Amino acid sequence: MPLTLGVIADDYTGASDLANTLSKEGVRTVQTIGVPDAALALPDADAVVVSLKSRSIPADEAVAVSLAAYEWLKSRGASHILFKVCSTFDSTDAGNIGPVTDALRLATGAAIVPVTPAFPETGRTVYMGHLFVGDVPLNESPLKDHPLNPMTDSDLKRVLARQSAGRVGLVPLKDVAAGADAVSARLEHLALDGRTAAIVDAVFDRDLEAVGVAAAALPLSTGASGLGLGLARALIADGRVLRQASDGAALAAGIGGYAAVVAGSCSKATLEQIAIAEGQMPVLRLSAERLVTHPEAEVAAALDWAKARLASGPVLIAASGAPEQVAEVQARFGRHAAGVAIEHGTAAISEGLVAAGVRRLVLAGGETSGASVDRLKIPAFLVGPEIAPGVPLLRTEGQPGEPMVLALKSGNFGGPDFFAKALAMMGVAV
Ligand SMILES: Nc1ncnc2c1ncn2[C@@H]1O[C@H](COP(=O)(O)OP(=O)(O)O)[C@@H](O)[C@H]1O
Ligand SMILES: O=C(O)[C@@H](O)C(=O)COP(=O)(O)O
Repeated sequence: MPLTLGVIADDYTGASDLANTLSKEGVRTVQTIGVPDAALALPDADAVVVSLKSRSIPADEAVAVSLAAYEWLKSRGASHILFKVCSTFDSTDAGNIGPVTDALRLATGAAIVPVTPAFPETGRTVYMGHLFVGDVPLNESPLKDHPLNPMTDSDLKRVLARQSAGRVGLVPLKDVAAGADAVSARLEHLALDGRTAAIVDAVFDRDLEAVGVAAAALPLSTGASGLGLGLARALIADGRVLRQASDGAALAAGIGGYAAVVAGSCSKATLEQIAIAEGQMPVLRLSAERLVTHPEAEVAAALDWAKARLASGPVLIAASGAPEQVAEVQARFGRHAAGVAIEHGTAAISEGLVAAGVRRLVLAGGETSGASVDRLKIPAFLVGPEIAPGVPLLRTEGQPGEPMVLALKSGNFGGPDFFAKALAMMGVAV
């Protein structure tokens, strides 16, 4: 059966967030890691979310891999493509949201692309083109201290224009509140005026329903889980997708083995979750400096520490540091080099944990998850029940050997007790 919705996600946690939203709305969804190779047999699905690790790589590489994902999705019959970006619009002036949206626009033949990272359930709203995170503008939120892409401007029209070849317009809330026809009319007007992308305001889910109807009539849109919700509801309402209840509850059944958490996110939410976990399970804080200078020794020491404890219950291993610690490491080794070296270290730890018998694994951080999932050579996931908004339980699919259950937590997502909750849903008591 041909696909209806094809999603190209710029990181793995973001992909699982979007897959969670689609599946909750009743869209049969599979998440693949990278562009699937021809041999991978996938279950029937109405939506495939291709997870890329393209958020923080050079823009030309992000464009190339996104176009490859597009070609694959098109060959499977996808009638709408959603480019999934972060609800906090994580990017820099060099990209990659603008360059990838531009390239997909040309490939799909779209005149204009609606763009909105709104995700009201997690407090991301867009008004007059400005992104709010909770009750503050993006540039006053913890995202101003992000290790890889500090967000210092809440005006997404400006942010996107700086990284796009085309001109950027706005679909204001008054049009969105007037409904899908008004959104479509505004997009058409902006396209005639030479705009190639438009930031779309949205504050409530009902706004995203209107945006979803307008977007579903176009070949391409760019956004986060809120837009996923709008598209899912629109595709079900117009009969392109038959709503199906997911049987996710059975997803983790029968998967035993040791359990662990590996964290590389330095977000405020993750730092708080690690602090809470210290009262619930053994926690090892890695030295970020040693992960850069002596990676093999730091990884080996962490694995020795974990192996001595895994039989007694879950363990948590974290590279994560507070903003001043991150700044110190970056000043010494460079932002990119430090990030990549630390991701390699946490990925090697994930690999060592699985080799030691871990089958239930929680990963915290988008880049961190990407590096670990790649190292574990997982080709695809089935999407299970929601642990917290934006974070589902996942079961590996298409991998030889025993399946595993994972959670890929976006740095910003989850309540303070997230790790214990995720482990409990995997059948692990803390
Ligand atoms: N102590 C640290 N100092 C500097 N960088 C770090 C530290 N710990 C982790 N990192 C890096 O910070 C980045 C966090 O990004 P990511 O994993 O995407 O988290 P998030 O989901 O919060 O954005 C990764 O590149 C990771 O390797
Ligand atoms: O849209 C979101 O906020 C998330 O789905 C997302 O993209 C997560 O990115 P990280 O915070 O880098 O995990």
